Amino acid sequence: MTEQQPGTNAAVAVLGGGVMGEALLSALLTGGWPAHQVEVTDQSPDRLAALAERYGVRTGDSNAQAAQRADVVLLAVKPNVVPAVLAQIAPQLRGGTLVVSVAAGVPLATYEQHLPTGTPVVRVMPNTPAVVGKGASAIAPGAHAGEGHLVLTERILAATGLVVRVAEKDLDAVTAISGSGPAYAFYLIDAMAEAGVLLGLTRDLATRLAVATVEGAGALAAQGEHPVVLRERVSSPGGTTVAGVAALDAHGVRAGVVAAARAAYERSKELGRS
Ligand SMILES: NC(=O)C1=CN([C@@H]2O[C@H](COP(=O)(O)OP(=O)(O)OC[C@H]3O[C@@H](n4cnc5c(N)ncnc54)[C@H](OP(=O)(O)O)[C@@H]3O)[C@@H](O)[C@H]2O)C=CC1
Ligand SMILES: O=C(O)[C@@H]1CCC=N1
Repeated sequence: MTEQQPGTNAAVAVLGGGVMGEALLSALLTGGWPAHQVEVTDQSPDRLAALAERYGVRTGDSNAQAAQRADVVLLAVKPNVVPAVLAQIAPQLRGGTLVVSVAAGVPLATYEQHLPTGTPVVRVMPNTPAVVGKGASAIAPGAHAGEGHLVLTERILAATGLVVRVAEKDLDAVTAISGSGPAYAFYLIDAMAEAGVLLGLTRDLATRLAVATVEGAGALAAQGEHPVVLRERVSSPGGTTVAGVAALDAHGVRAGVVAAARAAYERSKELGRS
């Protein structure tokens, strides 16, 4: 399969049925991929049983066997497990099998060194809102991945949300912003809810208000207006919002967000070196 055309239903093996493996598996099925064309592996029998019951897909503990049957191998194991899994699957791949990996940091060169010469590889950096179709993923092609492989990867991710193409050099920054970013947003939601409780609201009400506010702000920002303009529209002169935003600045929250992204970026680079 050198240039698989969109519209064909390739056999997909998801190796690693954890948080991201399940998110991608779920999105595949939501997007209409036939369950009989999807297989998932994991090392935990309990995990495999749960995934089989939930999604009706074939499960197993042999990465090698799953890879041998697949047109697309989707790696969703932790970065430090990637080399061992590549060693298991390399001898099994049929010519032209597309290898897609979501592992943070691990460079395309690592896959291309471990896999048979000419293997098409695509790196993906997805995020967890993929499970509700509101994810953001960036994809980057390896040396042997052509337009057809990128299109096939986009089809696999179609139900996850936004998918953009980037050069590999940008993936560490993408990881720091959209890959890890949902955690920053959940951190903000939790902090807002906690503040509401501090100010006398029930936890349930404070949490519902915080979630709806962040969701609404995201939806509004998605219409394309600059975030600064949107913030100014909330900020009546001499009112509550400017007082609140001034306190965010005084507490270094903007600098904290930048520092968080930089730390995640550096960690992504570090994962690529280990
Ligand atoms: N979570 C996220 O938001 C994102 C994660 N990613 C990437 O996705 C990958 C997976 O992360 P995540 O889903 O969070 O991690 P998880 O630990 O939830 O999932 C990894 C799964 O792989 C299993 N596993 C371990 N070794 C093997 C093996 N040899 N063969 C098959 N399965 C194995 C693990 O089992 P066990 O638990 O028993 O070890 C676990 O179930 C990582 O590379 C990460 O960088 C990328 C973007 C976002
Ligand atoms: O925390 C991690 O390493 C993974 C990659 C991006 C989000 N989760």
